[in-house]
Amino acid sequence: MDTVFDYEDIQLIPAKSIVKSRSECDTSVEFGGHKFKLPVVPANMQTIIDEKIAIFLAENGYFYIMHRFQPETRLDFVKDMQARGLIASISVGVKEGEYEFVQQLADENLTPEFITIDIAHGHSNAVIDMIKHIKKLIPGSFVIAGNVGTPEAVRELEHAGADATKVGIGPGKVCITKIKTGFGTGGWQLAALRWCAKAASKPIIADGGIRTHGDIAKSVRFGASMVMIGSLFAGHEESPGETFEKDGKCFKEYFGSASEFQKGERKNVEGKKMYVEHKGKLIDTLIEMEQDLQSSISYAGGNKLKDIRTVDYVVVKNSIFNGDKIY
Ligand SMILES: NC(=O)C1=CN([C@@H]2O[C@H](COP(=O)(O)OP(=O)(O)OC[C@H]3O[C@@H](n4cnc5c(N)ncnc54)[C@H](OP(=O)(O)O)[C@@H]3O)[C@@H](O)[C@H]2O)C=CC1
Ligand SMILES: Nc1nc2c(ncn2[C@@H]2O[C@H](COP(=O)(O)O)[C@@H](O)[C@H]2O)c(=O)[nH]1
Repeated sequence: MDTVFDYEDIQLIPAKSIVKSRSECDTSVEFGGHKFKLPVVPANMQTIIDEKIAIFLAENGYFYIMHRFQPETRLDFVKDMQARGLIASISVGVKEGEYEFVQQLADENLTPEFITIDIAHGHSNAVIDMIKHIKKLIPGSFVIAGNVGTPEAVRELEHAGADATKVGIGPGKVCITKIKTGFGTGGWQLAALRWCAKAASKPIIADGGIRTHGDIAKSVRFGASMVMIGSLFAGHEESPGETFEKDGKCFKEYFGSASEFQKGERKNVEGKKMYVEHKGKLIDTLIEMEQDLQSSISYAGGNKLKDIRTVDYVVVKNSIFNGDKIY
C-alpha cells in the first residue's frame, strides 16, 4: 500500500475536449449483462430504496439493489418485477434463513438477475459459503459480494464465484464502524478502491463516502464499474425515511443499516441516524448526476464513461474545497 488519499484530496486533470456539446457524452455502463444509464446505484438501505423506487429505477434504465430488511417480501418482489418485464435485484444476508430463501427461489425456478450479499465484514467464510450456495442453486444470477476493503478479500470472493465485489468498510455518512472498531477504509476509501481494483479481475462497486457528483467520476477513474450512494439519495420526496419538520424546513431521516433504528435493539450498533434536508424529486438528482458526469467525460477528453479511466490526476491534500460548501 503506497500513498493513501480520499475523494477530497484528488483532482482529475482536464484533457482537450473532443465533443461540441456535453450532451454527446455517454454515461451509460454495461454491468452484469445489462446496460444502465449511469454507473450509480442507490444504497440498499431501508431509508433509501423501497419497492416503488425500485420499479421507478428499473423502468427508467437505472440499476437498483433492493434492501434485505423485509425478508418475507422478497419472493413476491422478484416475481412482481419479472412479471413486469423488469430486472429483479435483491439482497441477502448469511444467516440460516437466508440459505432457505435461496433454496426457495431455486425451488420456484426464480432467477433474480442480481443477488447482492450484504454483510458488514464480507471477507469471511460466511460470505464465501453463501456465494457458493447461490452459484450452485441459481447459477444464472449475477452475484455481488461484500463489503470488503483489501485486495486479498476481492480475490477470495472472486475465486469463490462472486461476479463483482463491493468495496467500502466504514466510509458511509451514517457509519460509525471506524469509531466503534478502529477498522475500515473511512478516510482513505478512494485509495482502498484503487488498491482493490488493481487486484480485481471482475467489476468493483465503490460503496460509501460519495459526497459530491464529482466523486462519481473519481470512483470510475480509480477502478469502479458502479458506485453505491446513500446520503446523496436520502431526503427526496420519494425517499422512504420519515419526514420531520423543524423551523419551517422539511427533513427526512437517513439511518444506517447497522443502527439501532434498523436493528430495533442496541446490539453491535455500527450506524447512526441523521436528518437530511428535503431535496425534491429523485429524478432531478439523477438528471443532474448524468449532466455532471457528461461534463466529467468531456473534461476527460472523451465521449464515453471509460475515457475517465485513463485521465491523469493530482493529489492536493485537504485543499480542493478551499472553504467552499458544495450544497
Ligand atoms: N459497509 C459498511 O461499512 C458497513 C455496513 N453495514 C451494514 O449493516 C447491515 C448489517 O450488517 P451485518 O451486521 O454484517 O449483518 P447481519 O446482522 O445480518 O449479520 C450477519 C452475520 O455476520 C455476523 N457478523 C457481523 N459482523 C461481523 C464481523 N465483524 N465479524 C464476523 N461476523 C460478523 C453476524 O453475527 P453477530 O451479529 O452475532 O456477530 C451474523 O451472523 C448490512 O446492511 C451492512 O451492509 C454494517 C457495518 C459496516
Ligand atoms: N458502518 C456502517 N455502514 C453502513 C451502515 N449502513 C449503511 N452503511 C454503508 O454506507 C453506505 C452509504 O454511504 P454514503 O456515504 O453514501 O451515505 C451504504 O451503501 C453501506 O455500505 C451502517 O449502519 N454502518
